[in-house]
Amino acid sequence: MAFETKAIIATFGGKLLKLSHQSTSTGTPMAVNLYLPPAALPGAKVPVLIYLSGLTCTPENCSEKGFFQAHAARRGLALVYPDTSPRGADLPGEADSWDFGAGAGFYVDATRAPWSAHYRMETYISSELPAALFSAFADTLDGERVSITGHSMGGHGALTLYLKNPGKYRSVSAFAPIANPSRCPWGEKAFSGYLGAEDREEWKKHDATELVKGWKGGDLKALVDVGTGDNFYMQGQLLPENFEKAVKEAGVEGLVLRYQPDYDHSYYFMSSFAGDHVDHAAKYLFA
Ligand SMILES: N[C@@H](CCC(=O)N[C@@H](CS)C(=O)NCC(=O)O)C(=O)O
Repeated sequence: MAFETKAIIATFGGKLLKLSHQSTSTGTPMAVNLYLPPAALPGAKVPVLIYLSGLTCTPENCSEKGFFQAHAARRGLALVYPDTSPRGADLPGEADSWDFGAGAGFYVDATRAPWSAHYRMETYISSELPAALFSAFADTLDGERVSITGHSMGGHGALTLYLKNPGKYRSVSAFAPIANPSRCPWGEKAFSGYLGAEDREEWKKHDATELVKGWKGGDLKALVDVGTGDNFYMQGQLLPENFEKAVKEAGVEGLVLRYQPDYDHSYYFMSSFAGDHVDHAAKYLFA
């Protein structure tokens, strides 16, 4: 499906394109921002880093204050900033809470009505959106070289999509990810609503800490940062220790998990380490 270009903004020598398209996965229009670095000249394909945002976000939050564009321009890679849920599906209760429904799609395909009709963010992010972008920007984006990153709910999305699809992404990274959603209040609420409260075995298929136990993709190529001053970390919403323990027990190599002293959950944290995460992706995208 074709993209409508809502705006083109010059930034760090490249262009940020604010796009919209009709999604067959969600049955709604979807907004997405695409950053093309200065290296994206006609005929010169650049690799792609997908950034999945956290709860309440739209494509704008990270575009405006994540500082990823500065580093993507330096390294010559494109950035894709998708939305965090369908918008305008008009389901009952969709906008009632900030951690479920609109702005909180959790990057899963809902199996429970009414959400299952529209909340199909896993299919949208892992299949439909990249296919649409690589078709519309065939001369510019290299669909063979893709990495994924994300923040909080988007960190959960990045880790789980990476673990579910060995080989689809060259590397993964995450900022303050919800690393064991089956065992934290945010995840329990979202999975109960989208997947059903009774079948917790089903939840494990969408939980990075559970998925990594069955990982057969070799070296993990994963960078994770968590701030020690992050309220949501302190409240037990993120549980990176559980993920690290599962990685170790599974005998999986290649996780770099860093605790950054005093950093909180905000974009002050992401913007501080955006360069490290772009460099991490670039290491594998240009290998
Ligand atoms: N309810 C608060 C907390 C939610 C929150 O911290 N969301 C994170 C992602 S989990 C975020 O990126 N918020 C938007 C921002 O900081 O720009 C809010 O609406 O901001």
